[in-house]
Order: sequence, then structure tokens, then C-alpha cells
Amino acid sequence: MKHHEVVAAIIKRGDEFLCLQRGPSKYAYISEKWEFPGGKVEAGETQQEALRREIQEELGLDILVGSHILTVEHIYPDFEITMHGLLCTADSSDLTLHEHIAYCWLPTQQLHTLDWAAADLPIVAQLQAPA
Ligand SMILES: Nc1nc2c([nH]c(=O)n2[C@H]2C[C@H](O)[C@@H](COP(=O)(O)OP(=O)(O)OP(=O)(O)O)O2)c(=O)[nH]1
Repeated sequence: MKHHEVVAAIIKRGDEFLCLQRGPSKYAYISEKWEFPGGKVEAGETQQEALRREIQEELGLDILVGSHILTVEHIYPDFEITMHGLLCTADSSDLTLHEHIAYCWLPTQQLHTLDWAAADLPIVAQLQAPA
């Protein structure tokens, strides 16, 4: 089965996190699901480089990549991913959606209200866990 190394930016602004909705996909299980922005790490890139590139491509935002939150191994029906969630901040919240269909900023206690991609659920649970 195909395996992808993925990085996801958990962008925090005050006490809210940036959530993005994916567009339609041939894979129903990720189609129009909510996720953290990011994507596949390309050969020769560090996780930080990949994340900064993806967030610039997807949102036109410059981010500062901070600490590692959680790495999730998830098997979807057609491929599997290892996804590294990294806490990030952005120097502006003036973003443009180049690939996603919607976004919102939510505080931790409301994150569970979105229809997340399955691989994101452990990250959402970790963010919602009491400190
Ligand atoms: N970026 C991101 N991808 C996620 C999350 N959760 C999740 O299951 N995924 C999956 C969906 C995709 O199959 C894969 C990431 O690939 P992608 O399609 O976003 O990455 P990419 O921009 O490099 O895509 P492409 O070049 O293949 O079009 O990981 C998440 O929170 N963020």
C-alpha cells in the first residue's frame, strides 16, 4: 500500500486554531473533510521546510514552525500516512484559500464539532485534553 509522509500545521492565534475544509476528492473518506493545512513532505525537505512551503502554497501565509504535538499513523482504504502535527504561528491572519473550500478559527472546546479527516481525530483529542 502507498505510504505518505505528511506534515500538518496546527496554527494557533490567541486561543483559536485554524481549521480548513478540503475540496471534493475521489476518496469519499477525505472528501470535504476538515483538516489542518499542510501536505506531503518531498524528497530532500525537512518537515519544517515542507510545512512552510505548503502553507505558503495553500494559504499565502508565512508561518513560524514550533513544537511537535503528535505524530499519527493512519491507514485509509487506499493509502496510509504518517502525519506529523506541528504547532505553528502566523505573522498575519490575512489568508487566501488556494486549495481549500472553507476555513474557520475555533477554540479547543469547539474543535470536535467539525467533520474531521479520520487521521486528525487523535490530534484534535490531544488539543482538547486538559493541560
Ligand atoms: N494536509 C493534511 N493532510 C491530511 C490531514 N489529514 C489527513 O488525513 N490528510 C491526508 C490527506 C492526503 O491524503 C494527505 C496529504 O496530502 P495533500 O493532498 O494534502 O498533500 P499535497 O498538497 O502534497 O498533495 P498533492 O501534491 O498530492 O496534491 O494526508 C491534515 O490534517 N492535513
